[in-house]
This record gives sequence, C-alpha cells and structure tokens, in this order.
Amino acid sequence: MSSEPGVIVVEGLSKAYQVYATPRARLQQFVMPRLRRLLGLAPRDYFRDFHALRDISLRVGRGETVGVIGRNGSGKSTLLQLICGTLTPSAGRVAVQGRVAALLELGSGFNPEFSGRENVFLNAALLGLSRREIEARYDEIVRFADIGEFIDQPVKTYSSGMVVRLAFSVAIHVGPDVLVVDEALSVGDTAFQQKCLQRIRRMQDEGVSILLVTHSTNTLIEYCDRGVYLRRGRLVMDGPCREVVKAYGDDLLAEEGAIGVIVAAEPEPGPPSPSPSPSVATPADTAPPAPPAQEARAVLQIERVALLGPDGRPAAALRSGDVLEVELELQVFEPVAEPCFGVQISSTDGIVLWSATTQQLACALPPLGPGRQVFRWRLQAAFSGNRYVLALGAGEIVGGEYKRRHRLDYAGHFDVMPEPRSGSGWLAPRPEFLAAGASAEAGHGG
Ligand SMILES: Nc1ncnc2c1ncn2[C@@H]1O[C@H](COP(=O)(O)OP(=O)(O)OP(=O)(O)O)[C@@H](O)[C@H]1O
Repeated sequence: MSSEPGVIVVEGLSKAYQVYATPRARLQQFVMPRLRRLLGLAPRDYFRDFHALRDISLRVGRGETVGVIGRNGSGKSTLLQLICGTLTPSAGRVAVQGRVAALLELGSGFNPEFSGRENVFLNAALLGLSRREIEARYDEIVRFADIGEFIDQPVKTYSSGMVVRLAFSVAIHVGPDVLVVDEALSVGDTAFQQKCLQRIRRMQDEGVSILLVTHSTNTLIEYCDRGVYLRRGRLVMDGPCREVVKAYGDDLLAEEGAIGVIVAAEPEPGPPSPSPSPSVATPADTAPPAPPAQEARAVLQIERVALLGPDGRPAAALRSGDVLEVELELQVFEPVAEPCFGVQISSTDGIVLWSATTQQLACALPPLGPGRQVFRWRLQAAFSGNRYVLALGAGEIVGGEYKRRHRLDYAGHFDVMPEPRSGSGWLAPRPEFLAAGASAEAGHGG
C-alpha cells in the first residue's frame, strides 16, 4: 500500500462473525463454557467463525469518491459499518479523519418513536453540531427532505422512501468531511435519486470524501474516481472504474454459467392470477422448475433459454454479422389471447443498447393455450467485438399495450469476436474513410 495520507485508511481489516448451526448451539455456547469451567473441563466452542471480510486494505483521499461493488454477501455493508465504527473489527485497523455522515442500514440512525424534527436534532447533535448550528440549518434540511407534514409525525409512520429522504438530508447538511452511503439511494424515487446525485457532485467539488456502495455499474462509472471490487470478503481489485466494472461483469457472467442459463426472476403480476410466484433458477440442460403453486399462478413463465449460433448449435462466441437465435421455452399457465415478447441487448455494465417487442416489430402472433411452447428470436449480430448480455420478456397485449408477465434480466450472454482492422465499442457501422477531394471553390480561393 502507498504511503499517501488518506481521509479513510483501512489496513489489514478482517471481520469474523460467530455462526451457530442451531439456536440450541447458541444456548449451549452461553451455558456450557461456564459449566465446563466449573467442572474443571477445558472449554469448547459451539460456533464456527464466518469471515465476512478478510485482510482488506484501502485508502480514500481528500475529495475522492470511491465506489464499492460486489455481489450480495460479498462484505460491502460490513466494510462500511467497520469504517463508520458501528462494528468492531476482528483484526486490522480503520482510521477516519473528520466528521463522518453515514447512510447505512435504512433509518438505522433514527429513533422510530421520535418525530422527524426530533430525529433531525438528535442525529445532527450526535454528529457534533450545536443546537444553534442545527437550528440555522433546520429549514434547509426539511426543504431538501420534502416530506411535508410528516416531519412532525413519529418516524415509525414513514415510508422507507421518506426515511431515506430525511436521513440523506441530515447527512448532507451537517457539513461532513466524509460521506458514507450504503445503497440507500436505491430506495428513493428516481427524482429524489437525481437530486441526491446532484448534491453528491456538489460535495465532490467541495472536497468531501465519499465512499459509496452501489450495485449500479453506471453510478460507479459516472460518479466515482475509483472502484473497489469485493468478492467473498476479499478485495480483488482497487482501480479505475471501467476496469473494476469489467472484472465484476466477467465474474458475474462466469459465475452465472455459460450460454443458456436462466437466473431466478419474478413473474410480473397480471390478471387473472392474483399473486405471482417466483420462478426457480435452472440451468438450461436440467429439468425445468415445478409450475408455480396453484393458488399463486403466473400467466406464463420463461423456463429455458438457449443461444444458438449460425449453425443452429449452442454458441458463446459469434462473428460480427452472424445470425444469432435466442430460443426460449415458455410454460403457459393461462390462455393468452394476444401474446407479446420482448428482447433487450445490454453491455456488461448495464447500458441498454437495443430493445424491441414483437408488438413494436408488428409481428402478429396467434393466441397461446396452456402448455409448453418454444419460440425463437432471430437476430443479426451486427455489433463490434464485445460482450453482450440478453434480457427477455414475455407477456400479452392488453388494451393495445404490452403487459409483461415474466422477465429474465439475465437470459444469457454472448461474445462477438473483434475483427481485424475494425473499431471498438458496440456498434459496427462498417466505416470507411474517403478522401472526397478538395472543393474547386476553395482551391481557387473563392
Ligand atoms: N451478524 C452477522 N452474523 C453472521 N453473518 C453475518 C452477519 N452480518 C453479515 N453476515 C454475513 O457476512 C457476509 C457479508 O455481509 P454484508 O451484509 O457485508 O454483504 P453485502 O456485500 O453488503 O451484501 P448485500 O449486497 O446483500 O447488502 C454475508 O455472508 C452475511 O450473511
């Protein structure tokens, strides 16, 4: 690690949780060691250590914004909590300079019995502001949170969005040196998220150091100076955002499996089924999931996807311009009068490159009866050398509009091999560069 000073310095940080196999083991751990000691026997443990974080070192400099990315359970929240001091490390050290404002677990800093107003004063005081300082900022805090009359109601009556609005507003108005945000923004509505991100930009300009956990690779690339990638409690990469996003995307795709793997997805609600049940994740070549329970039926469900190359065989790599077929097997639970299918192609960092529905493409499809059916999207891979991620949807036209009943956010991916003497990126506009000749007028000086 470099010897540069940091506003946040983390060195050799580890956190182990004690995990009990059963509630009984927890009770045994409470009682038995004392008993064994009384009996003169050597104590033994009834738990095992689970390492949520292992040997993490990183620095965040003044005015720097660092984004932390990783799959669920990779240790992101644990890292943030250790940095904020709400958890104690099992090994290593954390040093943070200045006032730290944190948005950790939703509303974790609020007392639910107190009103919003009382919580503002309580929170800001805990962050070191005097009563006079809080009074001077109070109106601005309330204006930014924009939760109306709720400010005088107990926080336990707030929606999760309101809690985030107030918590974020307090955090940004206490004049922090360090802002730590754990995915909290994803709870707010889009307009509020934008307002927060604009404020984050302003804080960056003011030299606040920011540590941000995000699942959005776009937010990482757009707002962070550096990315930190955690995988199963270990820091596997600390570097430029695009490289971190690429490594994360590669791992994600590798772990989800090769072509034809279906990830779990929620069928979307639709009449006549009252409440849909989640589908089961199944690799393409294993048995399909059992149909949803009778009382919680979905209209239809995509159960298998395969990506086929120009020869009709499963393919993971294509040449630019090849024809690609995306085969999907559908389980239809209820008759569908006007079926409709959607397809979306994205980059590995989640940017939608193209999407379409059969309705947009004016493909009139016959009604579907209950049972299994197989369909194919035929597409041309008119793309540059890169990796592409597919999402699929299926549903029906109701009142002239596409109502999606099931979506697979990840329905597979494919690589288009880079061609010699071509550009890079996503599009393949088949460029040529021509010398079109000098204009006669210019040549004669007008
Ligand atoms: N109190 C606890 N006792 C035991 N294990 C825990 C405890 N808190 C967290 N863990 C485990 O530690 C690991 C890391 O959890 P953490 O919440 O830090 O991950 P994360 O990357 O923030 O996940 P997510 O993206 O889902 O929020 C997980 O496997 C989690 O189950």
